Amino acid sequence: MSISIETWVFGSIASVPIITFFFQLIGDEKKARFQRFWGKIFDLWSSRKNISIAARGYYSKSKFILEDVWTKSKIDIILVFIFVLLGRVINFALPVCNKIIVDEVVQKNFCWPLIILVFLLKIVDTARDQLCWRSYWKIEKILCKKVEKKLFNHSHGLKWESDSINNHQTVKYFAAEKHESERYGKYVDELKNRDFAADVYGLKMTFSQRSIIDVFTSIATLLAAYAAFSGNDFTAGDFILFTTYLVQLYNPFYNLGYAYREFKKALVDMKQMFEFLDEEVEQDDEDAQDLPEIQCSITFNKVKFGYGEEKLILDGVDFTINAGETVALVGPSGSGKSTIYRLLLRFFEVQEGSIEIGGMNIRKISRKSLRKHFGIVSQDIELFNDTIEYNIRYGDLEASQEQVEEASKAAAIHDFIMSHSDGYNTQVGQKGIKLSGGEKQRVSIARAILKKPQYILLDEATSALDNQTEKAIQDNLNELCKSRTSLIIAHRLTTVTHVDRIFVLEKGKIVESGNHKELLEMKGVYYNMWEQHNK
Ligand SMILES: Nc1ncnc2c1ncn2[C@@H]1O[C@H](COP(=O)(O)OP(=O)(O)OP(=O)(O)O)[C@@H](O)[C@H]1O
Repeated sequence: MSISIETWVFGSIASVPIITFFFQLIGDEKKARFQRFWGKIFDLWSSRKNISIAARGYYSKSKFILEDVWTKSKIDIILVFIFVLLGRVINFALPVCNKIIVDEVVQKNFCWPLIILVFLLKIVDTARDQLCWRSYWKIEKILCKKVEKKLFNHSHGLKWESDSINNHQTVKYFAAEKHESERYGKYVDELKNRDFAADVYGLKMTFSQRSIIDVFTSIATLLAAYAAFSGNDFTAGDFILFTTYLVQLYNPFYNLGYAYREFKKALVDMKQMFEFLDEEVEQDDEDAQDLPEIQCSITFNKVKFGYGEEKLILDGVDFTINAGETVALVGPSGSGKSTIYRLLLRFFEVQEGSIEIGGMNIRKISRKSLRKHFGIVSQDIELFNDTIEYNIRYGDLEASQEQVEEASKAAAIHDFIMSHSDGYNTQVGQKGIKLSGGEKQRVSIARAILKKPQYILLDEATSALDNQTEKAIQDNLNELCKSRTSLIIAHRLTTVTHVDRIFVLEKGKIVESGNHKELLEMKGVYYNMWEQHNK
């Protein structure tokens, strides 16, 4: 019986879908037993629907990224396809050349041009491979940059509650390193166990797939060898051609288990990425406007607000700060003073009532323009792990060196900076850990001064300073507030006796207002606070 080379090649190609189809026909029970035995080799097939639904969902979500990547790297994408195609052509041609060389050599013919052709094909293939990776990495760079930027920007748009807390200092204060290490150890164990189980499962699957492939390629090789041996048209060159194609054909199947695992892992990563991207971000109304560049009044109209459902923190807060006026807000701890500035900057939205700037509801003002016009010095100061200069310059990235130094002098931090050998290039450490509380506060005051905002919010701005330093910068702070609409949140009543008006917040309401003298004369809540303060 004479079997042509084409029959062998096409027979081998056809065997893969035929075998797959055959196992789909056998009964469920047998299939289940087979699956257990061969490490769920059909997992890919049976979960194809879920995978394709997930993949389609992720495709539609990431379409905007893919479209952008296509626009920016069209040429490289086309080049990758061309290079891959060229690779396939060379892969097809090389075994044919080898077959001819073997047949010619067997016949004692010196076929040097063909050998040189094989050499040239290999050189072209190597160059093709290099260029293909080059284009691929260019696409990958654009894709990763786009995704990473998207995630980074998204994390900045997240609402206030997604904040992360860095507790490493607390762990040290309570000498709880051992406890934390054990807790972390348990978590790592759990993770590693899961990883191990997944790896074992993957190994089983790869083993089953490779075993099947090895059996089929061995049988096919055996039959081809027999065909050559039995003296029909099957030459030594045909045999080499057939076995090379067989290896090339089965190679992708050989790595199917690995590819499948990687694909599933990529789907899990994508799921996590899209869950993160689905988290609610701050969104302005479509008709949101920019805050006008002129000084305006700030009005709270019967504002009600609570962080949760159960408790109202602000229960109908009503006040107006006139344009250019400096007002202080005082009240017991936890009465909601900082909440007022968080609402004013739209980190949270009021539940009832409204906040207006110059008669415009702040819901209709874009958050970016709103925050741009406020200079804030708060009790929780966040500094970047960079130089002092970078942290001050953050108030105005375009500011000149002189302007940075002027702002530092006004915040009484210039001399301290110059006492370091690195001067303005001194590193502040993680979250400004190398600076004292008071120094951090002065850096943030310099930053606010440099910003030259229309409105000022000071939330316990000098709480971490000693009396002497506080006096040194108090005049500058007063100067900063003087020409601007300003709200000062204060614990120490002595720091706000000079302001135009003081509002007293208690139990969610403004219970008293007036200047320092007027409030003392009322002999009410403020008077009692003042008495308490001066004891
Ligand atoms: N993000 C939040 N989620 C839930 N409750 C919060 C949140 N922030 C503050 N609170 C609660 O709201 C109330 C008011 O807090 P706020 O920080 O406005 O008070 P405060 O008057 O500025 O206090 P202090 O003078 O101590 O700084 C407190 O009872 C506080 O526990």
